[in-house]
Amino acid sequence: MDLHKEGDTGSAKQKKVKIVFVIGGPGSGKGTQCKRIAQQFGYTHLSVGEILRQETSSGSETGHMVQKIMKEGKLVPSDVTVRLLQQAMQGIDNDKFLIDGFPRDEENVKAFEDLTKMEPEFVLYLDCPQDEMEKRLLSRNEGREDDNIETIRKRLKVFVESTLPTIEYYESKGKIRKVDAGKSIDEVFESIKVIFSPGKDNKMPPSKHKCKCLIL
Ligand SMILES: Nc1ncnc2c1ncn2[C@@H]1O[C@H](COP(=O)(O)OP(=O)(O)OP(=O)(O)O)[C@@H](O)[C@H]1O
Ligand SMILES: Nc1ccn([C@@H]2O[C@H](COP(=O)(O)O)[C@@H](O)[C@H]2O)c(=O)n1
Ligand SMILES: [Mg+2]
Repeated sequence: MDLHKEGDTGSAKQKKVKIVFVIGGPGSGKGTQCKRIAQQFGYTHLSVGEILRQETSSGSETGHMVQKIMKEGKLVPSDVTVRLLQQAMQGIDNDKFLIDGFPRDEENVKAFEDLTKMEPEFVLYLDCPQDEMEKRLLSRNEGREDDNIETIRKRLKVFVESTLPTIEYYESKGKIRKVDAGKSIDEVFESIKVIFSPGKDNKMPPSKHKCKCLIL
């Protein structure tokens, strides 16, 4: 995928596309914070869950398959997810992308790297206690088919078993920027602003974070 944007002159001068992944458990506030980051820092916000939900309404065979998987709180195969994400990115004239809810497992990481030959600038990790995430999702009221206690518990389990290892992977590359997402929306955004503010040395040493989540 060519995600390098050419300059106005059409010369060989190319602008590097900046990608930030945003991960965290279900209900950690990814969508809420991404909206604010996009608005304040000029990123295009792409929610991978939202892209997949749009596919479910297309009536396609893939859409039916995706709907069934999402209803069960499982992960959609990476080739499908990355293809849809790639299509969404190609249609946008911006060089800064905030990719919400991606990657969810090591297969997502590999598919993205293989297809795009790109890496995220950094990975924003919203770290939130499990009971708080559960409480938020149960009162979200957006009519999502997967916001019921049974599916929420399955999504939390997928987060612990499949997504946390990707955090360790990016930690080993010094790319994790972790914030305490258990605080109020405004407080969380204050911590995030420091990370995104230009000129700040926001590099953090690899954290010693170990997940305290219980395997459900
Ligand atoms: N810091 C916060 N404190 C209290 N409520 C919050 C906070 N952040 C988000 N919420 C609320 O919690 C719910 C879930 O937030 P949001 O949709 O942003 O989470 P998410 O990480 O995108 O979840 P999912 O993975 O299910 O898409 C929403 O109703 C939102 O308004
Ligand atoms: N990389 C991804 C992202 C999402 N999914 C599926 O979508 C569901 C909802 O995602 P949200 O980010 O909106 O919570 C999620 O539970 C998965 O079923 C996925 O497979 N891969
Ligand atoms: Mg979301």
